[in-house]
Amino acid sequence: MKQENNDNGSMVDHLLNLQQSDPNYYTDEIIKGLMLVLILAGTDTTSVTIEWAMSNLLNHPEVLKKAQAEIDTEIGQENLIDEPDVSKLKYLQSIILEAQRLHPALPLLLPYVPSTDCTIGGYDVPGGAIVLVNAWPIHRDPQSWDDPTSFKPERFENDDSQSHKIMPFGLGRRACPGSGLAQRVMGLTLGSLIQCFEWERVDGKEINMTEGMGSTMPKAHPLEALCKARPIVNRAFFSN
Ligand code: HEM
Repeated sequence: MKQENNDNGSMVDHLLNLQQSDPNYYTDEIIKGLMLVLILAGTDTTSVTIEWAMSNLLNHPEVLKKAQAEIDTEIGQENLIDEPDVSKLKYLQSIILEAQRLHPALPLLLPYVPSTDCTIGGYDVPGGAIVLVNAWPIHRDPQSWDDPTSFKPERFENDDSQSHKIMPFGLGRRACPGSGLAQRVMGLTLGSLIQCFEWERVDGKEINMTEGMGSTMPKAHPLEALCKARPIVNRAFFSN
C-alpha cells in the first residue's frame, strides 16, 4: 500500500498512517480485513432497513405526509437536508425506529458463546454453547407493545424510553459498533428521499411486506415504487 503520509481524514488514511508508526500490527492484511468487515457488516444491514422503512411509508401515506411536513418545516425546499439536520427530525427518527422494530435487519443478532456455565432467564446454559437472541418476537411482544404488528412511528414520538425496548443493534459490549454511523446514514438517506421526491405505489397496490430468507432479513419482493422530483431537485442540481 501507499507509504507516504496520508491525511485526508478518511478511515483508510488513519489506518495507513498507523501502519507507518506500527507496521507489525497494522499490516496490509489487517487493514484490508477491517475495511472488508465494515463493508460487509454495514452495507446490506443499512440498505435493507431503508427499504423496509420506505415500504412501510408507501403503505402508510399519512405517515409519509407527516414526515414530509416535518422536513419542509425544519429544513424547507431551499436547502438539501444535511447530516446535522437529522437530529432535528424527531418524526423521521421515529419512523426508522419503528421500521427497525418490525423488521430488524439481523433478527437473530450474532451468535453468542458464553465462556463459562451460566444462567440466562432461569435456563442453565453450559459454557461453549451457542446462544441466539431472537429480537424479532421481542420487538412484537404484545406485553410490551400496543397493537404490536402495526406500523405506528408515533409510539416513539415524545417518549425516549420506548427506543430502549428494541435491540436492532444488539446490546452490551458486543453490540453493533456501527450503530451511530448507521443511524446517521439511514436518517440522511431516508430524509433525502422524502425531501426530494413525491412517492407513490405502482398501480396503487399495497406493498407486499412478506419477509424473505437471508442473513440480513430481506423483503421477499423487492420494493418497486413511483417517484416524481420535487422542486428542490431542480433548484439543487440543475439551476446555476
Ligand atoms: C441498520 C444498520 C445496522 C444494523 C441493523 C446492525 C446490526 C448489528 C447487530 C445486531 C450486530 C450484533 C450485535 C450483537 O450480537 O449484540 C452487529 C454487529 C456488528 N456490526 Fe452492525 N449493524 C448495522 C450497521 C453497521 C455498520 C454501518 C457497521 C460498520 C461500518 C457495522 C459493523 C458491525 C460490526 C463490526 C459488528 C460486530 C461487532 C462485534 O462482534 O463486536 N454495523 N450489527
